Amino acid sequence: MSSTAAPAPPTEQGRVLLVDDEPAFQRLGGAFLRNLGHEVLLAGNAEEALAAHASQRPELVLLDLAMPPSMDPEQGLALIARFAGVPVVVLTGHAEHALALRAAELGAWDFLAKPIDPDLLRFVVSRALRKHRLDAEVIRLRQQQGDESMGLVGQAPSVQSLRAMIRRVAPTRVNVLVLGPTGTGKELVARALHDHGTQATGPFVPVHCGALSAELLESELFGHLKGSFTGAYRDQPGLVEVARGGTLFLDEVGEMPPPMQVKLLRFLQEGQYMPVGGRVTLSSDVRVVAATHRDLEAMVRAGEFREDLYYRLKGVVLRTSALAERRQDLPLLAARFAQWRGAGLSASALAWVSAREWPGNVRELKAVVDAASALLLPGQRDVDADLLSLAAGEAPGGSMPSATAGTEEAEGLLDQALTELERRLVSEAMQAAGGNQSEAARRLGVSRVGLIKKLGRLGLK
Ligand SMILES: Nc1ncnc2c1ncn2[C@@H]1O[C@H](COP(=O)(O)OP(=O)(O)OP(=O)(O)O)[C@@H](O)[C@H]1O
Repeated sequence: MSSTAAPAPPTEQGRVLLVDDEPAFQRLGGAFLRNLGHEVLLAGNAEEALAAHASQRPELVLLDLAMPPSMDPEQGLALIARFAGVPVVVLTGHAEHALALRAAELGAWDFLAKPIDPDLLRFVVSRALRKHRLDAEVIRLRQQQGDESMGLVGQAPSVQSLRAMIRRVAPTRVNVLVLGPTGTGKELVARALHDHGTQATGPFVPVHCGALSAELLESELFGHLKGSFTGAYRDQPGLVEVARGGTLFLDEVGEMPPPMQVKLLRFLQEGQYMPVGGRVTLSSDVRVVAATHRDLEAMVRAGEFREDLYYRLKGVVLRTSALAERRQDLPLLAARFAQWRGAGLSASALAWVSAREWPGNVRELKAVVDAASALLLPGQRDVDADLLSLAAGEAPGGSMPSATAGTEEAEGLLDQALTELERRLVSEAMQAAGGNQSEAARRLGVSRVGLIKKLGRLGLK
């Protein structure tokens, strides 16, 4: 490799792990990268590479796919997932496009064909380092926003204490079981645990345990070797491997077929598993968060779910609640979903939302508000009750006359919804102002005396 004379653009510098078995390439590539100001770590095989990754935390991996002892690029491909949270640039032979594409499918950030063009190498390395830093910065900012909603909108006491629990549990490695009715945000809780945990730079990998047969689920979770069943044309790493260094989210774990429950238990106890068709036990380090809307304890009593697995999963139990138990959050949730779609909600819309039952919980509410927002005509900004009932598949004004016809009941509901909104806005302003009433009044655009009256009326004193 030789450097060209073109003026070098400024490069992002960082700690780069170069994984290649050719001493000449290690020497030349290493020297070239060092000259650009990077710190270079060298590894000649998979074992050395993983050790360097674990102990020296590189910010970028340059990985040659064919390495000893097997020189089989499949082994190199399987390595990609093991550098969780770090961009991997794959080094391939000249005409190995198919391999490069597979590497990209498996999470490689980019690829370079050998012999390597030094300008391209400089550019790709700099860009990958920048990406890594931006990712880390996004995560840091997300974690820093301590009183941010963590994606979980709601001010009901149950939601507030859920957020507090997530903050406490996220930095630990304890297994978490999320219980609650369907559509109440269990997956959001799992994501929040991931985003606020130590494994946030690793992947978040959801698996729906009820959607697959026991055999397919086993192959999906633990991977399989080429030829282990009809259609297994190549080795396929399992999701426990893909999630290495991150979070494996087992959704609807109550639906997991019994034969898989035993295998999952082993993995949870020992961190070890055997791919389908494999003879060697592998290990992977992931945080496991499981969720279900079913009554797992009752399932244990009925012999439908293994008791030992249940106790393994429920390191800490977090519960999400049905909307029926936190109706005060309805206006806030609806307003936020509309806002995310660039829309507003009219007073009649807030009353409509507050008056209705939501058996499908937040998922149903979000779907209706999203659909109504999409139905807005150009120039129309606010979603109203008629649009919502249309989006919900009801005759406009038909099923909810009380919410739209201006009866006493509707006015009562409207007042209730508006009071809820006012309470939220005032308490958010007080919080943002650190309890300083003058500052909170300024933020709300009211006088200090006005604010004090509101605090009294809303019971926020
Ligand atoms: N508190 C919340 N704030 C904002 N969005 C929410 C909230 N709760 C749920 N959602 C939204 O509702 C939808 C359903 O949430 P999610 O998939 O997390 O529910 P779930 O409890 O895992 O459902 P299921 O049991 O059916 O898998 C998603 O679009 C999610 O973003």
